[in-house]
Amino acid sequence: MMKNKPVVIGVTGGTASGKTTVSHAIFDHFSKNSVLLLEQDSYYKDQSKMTMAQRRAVNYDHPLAFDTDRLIQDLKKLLKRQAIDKPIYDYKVLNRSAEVIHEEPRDVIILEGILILDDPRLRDLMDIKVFVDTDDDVRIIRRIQRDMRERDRTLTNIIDQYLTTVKPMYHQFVEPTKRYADLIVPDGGKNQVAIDLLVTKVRDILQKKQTIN
Ligand SMILES: Nc1ncnc2c1ncn2[C@@H]1O[C@H](COP(=O)(O)OP(=O)(O)O)[C@@H](O)[C@H]1O
Ligand SMILES: O=c1ccn([C@@H]2O[C@H](COP(=O)(O)O)[C@@H](O)[C@H]2O)c(=O)[nH]1
Repeated sequence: MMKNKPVVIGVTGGTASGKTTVSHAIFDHFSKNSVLLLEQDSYYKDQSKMTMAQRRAVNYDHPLAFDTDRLIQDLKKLLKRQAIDKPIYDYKVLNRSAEVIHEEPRDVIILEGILILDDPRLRDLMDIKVFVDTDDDVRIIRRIQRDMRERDRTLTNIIDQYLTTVKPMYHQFVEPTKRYADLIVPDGGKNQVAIDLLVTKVRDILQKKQTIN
C-alpha cells in the first residue's frame, strides 16, 4: 500500500529564541520512528576551501550562507518517502563535517532554522509554519551562554558578531517572515499550550491523511 505524504512542520524564529527546544518538545510526543528533525544549520554551505579567517568573516545570518537547493532537494526526497544523507555542521570549525547522517523518511518532519520561511519554495512544502517569538534581550543572553558553553566562542566574539550581522540580519530577513507563520509562539519551549496545540494538530493531519487513503 502507498504511504501518505509526511507532515512538514516549519519552526523558525531568531537565534536562541527556542526553536530547538520547541522542536524537541513536539518530537517527544511521538514515537522516535515517526518524527525526523531537520535543522537548517546542517545545510550551511561547504566551506572546506576557505581559510579559518575567511570562515570567521562569513555572514551566517544571510540567506546566501545556506545551501538551500540541497535542503529543498532533501525535503522533497523525504516527501517522496526516500532516505537522505543529511550533512552535519560543526560550529567549532565553522564548516560541514566530512560525514553525513543517513536519515530514513518519517511520517512527521520538523524543519527548524532561522531562515526557513524566507524561501517561498520551502514555505510551499510546509503544512504548519511556526514562529517562536522571544525578546531580543533574552535571546542575546541565551546566545552568549550557549555559544560560550557549546560553540567554543568568546564573549567579545559573540557580541561583535551579534552587532555586525546577527541583529541586522534578524531585522532584515528573519523577523519579516513572521507574517507567513500560522502560529506565533511566545515563550518558546516553555509554552505548553502552544506545544499541545501543535501536537494535536499534527495528529489530526496524520489521521486525516490515513482516512483519505
Ligand atoms: N523558555 C526557556 N527558558 C529558559 N531557557 C531556554 C528556554 N528556551 C530555550 N532556552 C535555552 O536557550 C538556549 C537557546 O535555546 P534553543 O532552543 O537552542 O534556541 P534556538 O534553537 O532558537 O537557537 C538553550 O540553551 C536553551 O536551553
Ligand atoms: O559557523 C556558524 C554558523 C552559524 N552561526 C550562528 O548560528 C545561528 C543559527 O543557529 P541558532 O541555533 O538558530 O542560534 C545564526 O544566528 C548564526 O549566526 C555561527 O555563529 N557560526
